[in-house]
Amino acid sequence: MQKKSTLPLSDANANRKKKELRSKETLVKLLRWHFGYPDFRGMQLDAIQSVLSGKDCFCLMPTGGGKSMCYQIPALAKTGIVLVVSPLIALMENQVMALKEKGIAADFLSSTKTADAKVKIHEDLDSGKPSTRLLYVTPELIATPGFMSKLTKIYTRGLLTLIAIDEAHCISSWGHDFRPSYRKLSSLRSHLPDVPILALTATAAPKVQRDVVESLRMQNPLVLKSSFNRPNIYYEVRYKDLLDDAFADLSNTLKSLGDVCAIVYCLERSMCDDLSSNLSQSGISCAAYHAGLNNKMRTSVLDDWISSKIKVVVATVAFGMGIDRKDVRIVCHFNIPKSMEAFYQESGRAGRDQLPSRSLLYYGVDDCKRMKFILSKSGSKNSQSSSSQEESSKISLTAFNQMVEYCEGSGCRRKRILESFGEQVTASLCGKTCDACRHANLVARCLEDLKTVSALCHKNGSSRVFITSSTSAIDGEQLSEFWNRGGEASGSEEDISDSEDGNEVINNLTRSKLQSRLGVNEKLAMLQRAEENFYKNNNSYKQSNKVDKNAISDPMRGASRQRLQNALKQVQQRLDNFKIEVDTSASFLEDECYKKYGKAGKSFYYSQVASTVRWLKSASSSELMNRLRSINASASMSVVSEAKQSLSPAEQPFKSPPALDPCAEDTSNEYSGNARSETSPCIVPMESCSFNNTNLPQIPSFSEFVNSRKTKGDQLNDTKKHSRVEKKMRMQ
Ligand SMILES: Nc1ncnc2c1ncn2[C@@H]1O[C@H](COP(=O)(O)OP(=O)(O)OP(=O)(O)O)[C@@H](O)[C@H]1O
Ligand SMILES: [Mg+2]
Repeated sequence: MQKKSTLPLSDANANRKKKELRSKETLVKLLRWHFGYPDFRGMQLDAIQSVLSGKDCFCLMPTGGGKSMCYQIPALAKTGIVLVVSPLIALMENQVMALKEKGIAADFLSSTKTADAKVKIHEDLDSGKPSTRLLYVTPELIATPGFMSKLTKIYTRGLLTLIAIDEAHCISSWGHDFRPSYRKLSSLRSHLPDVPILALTATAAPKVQRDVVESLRMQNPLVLKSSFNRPNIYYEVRYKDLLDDAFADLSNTLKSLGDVCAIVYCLERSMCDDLSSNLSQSGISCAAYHAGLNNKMRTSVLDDWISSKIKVVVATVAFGMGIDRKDVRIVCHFNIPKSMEAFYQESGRAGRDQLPSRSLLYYGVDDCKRMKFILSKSGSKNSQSSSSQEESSKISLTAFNQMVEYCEGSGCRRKRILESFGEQVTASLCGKTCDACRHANLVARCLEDLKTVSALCHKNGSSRVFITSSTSAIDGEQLSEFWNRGGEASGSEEDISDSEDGNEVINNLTRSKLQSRLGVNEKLAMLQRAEENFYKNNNSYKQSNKVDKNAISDPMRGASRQRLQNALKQVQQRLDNFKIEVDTSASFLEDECYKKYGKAGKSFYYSQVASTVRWLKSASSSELMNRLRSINASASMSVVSEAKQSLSPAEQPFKSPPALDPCAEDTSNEYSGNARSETSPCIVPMESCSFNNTNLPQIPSFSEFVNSRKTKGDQLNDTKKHSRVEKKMRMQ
């Protein structure tokens, strides 16, 4: 690291100097000198000038908008120290490392620092002229009397230039990343009255904004709000229920993009592990990241990803705030996020370098039901029941419905995102940079198909949610059961190393004192930490639970049979003269799915059932005959086809259309009943598109098809083995 000298500033008289410090010219010079950027972005300059003039500032900028610069430049423009409060140690470490590389004297204080390193920092702070320009700290440290008295000393010596509260929405329980420890920051104003406060967030909810300003006791702050539009991100939704194999689709999409940096978000840890193993097996360099991994493992995954050793991280939302990799080209959500805010933050991790990037969400009807269930339960009545808990549940569900609308509604996706943040825009703003604008007819057809699927599920009552636990329960199994279908708080106790939050939430939980104001995020965080605590103390339970949560129960199988029966009834209607023993055939097909994927877990099993239902929608009578032919002759089943088939099964292979191509224009007339057009994609090469044989549902009559599936099955078994071994290793 080479230390860069501070850019020499004019030394005219004091007043002129103060003005000059804030002049655009001087500040741009600093930006260029230290960071090499030609000019400020958006409202950066306004925020910087505001705090340099001593005025509080609330700065709302989208993810990747450049909020950090708003306190980094003031640290360079004025002598003294800028104190930065940050919620995560990883976030502090990243920023400090990046600043040090630029020769800027920055440091952080946290429990991860050695005693020696801490002593050195304190010595510098106590010295007559501290060299530290930016000091990053956790909110917990601020709350300790020792550190507050140190800050007060620095302040009385006139050396505290600015207090920047990064990710300021963490202070509000209405926000999606509430941290109880942030509440303690309200004492800053009383101890350090004249130091300007800069609150930075990308969370747009007005309630959160008010909460932040009030909690920090900001005085008449300059409120800066930037547009939330991320023009370089292409938004797309794919419908799991209309895809033959969502896993294959994801894998193909990632492969088609080449060796790019990506994030895949999942709801559950087990799904992260399974998906990551699968993607690795298909040659994608990736790793799982979630709060179930220990600190060391998470750090190592993060480091590997930051340093490009691995390209794809398959993560829960624990892979969260402050991930500053600029060149993430695609963020995939394999499960629907719990709110538009969460989605915006997560998808916003793509394209922070402003280059074209993608957000791809896989939407499944069952995922949606599951999330609704979780959110309704998390605010449900318990022994401490109160109307505000019901209200909290309602708020969560309302927030989630925006997300459902994003997936199930028609019209521009970008417009929906922006409108959910209160920005009124015309669809032309999008410029065909979402699937709904670029492939309007195709998306409309998908939505029509989705309605049919949803209606079927509804009619059959085939909800796949089997959670009975309530959030008030402290029984490990129930917590875990809930947790494994719930969201995760961003980060864990270990991330917030010297945090008291962990203890606080666990105590709250065990005392069953869920405060009425707590939102679903906090409750989820409580559950996460309580679960982790439970795991720490009970490894054998963990193992048995791992088995349970992947098990496919009889009711699940019954629901699948019901779904298949319905699909078969539709086949009967579609193929006029086709007679089929619906119950037996449904049982046969369900059994096939179970045999094939039963041991791999619910996700794979469901995917196979969905795939079979899709296949039934377009299968010809001869194809059906072939598939069902192997039902034992003794079974009371008859398949009689009177329909004339112009092609033999071998001549009429099933087609699963290729991945939707964001570049291609709409070709709705080529739509063939599935989610994707068959136009030649420009991003997704043909060889990796999902009509490749390897992605097709199992149809035993086609020998080539059988062979390809067999290969795939073998691969899957290997993957499962691999995944199991990995999990076992982690548990040991
Ligand atoms: N004026 C600028 N010109 C070009 N790039 C910039 C400018 N300001 C900041 N950046 C870069 O933009 C990227 C995102 O900045 P930063 O991490 O501060 O965003 P953020 O708003 O804090 O996002 P998040 O909400 O995700 O934390 C960084 O790599 C930063 O160096
Ligand atoms: Mg930031």
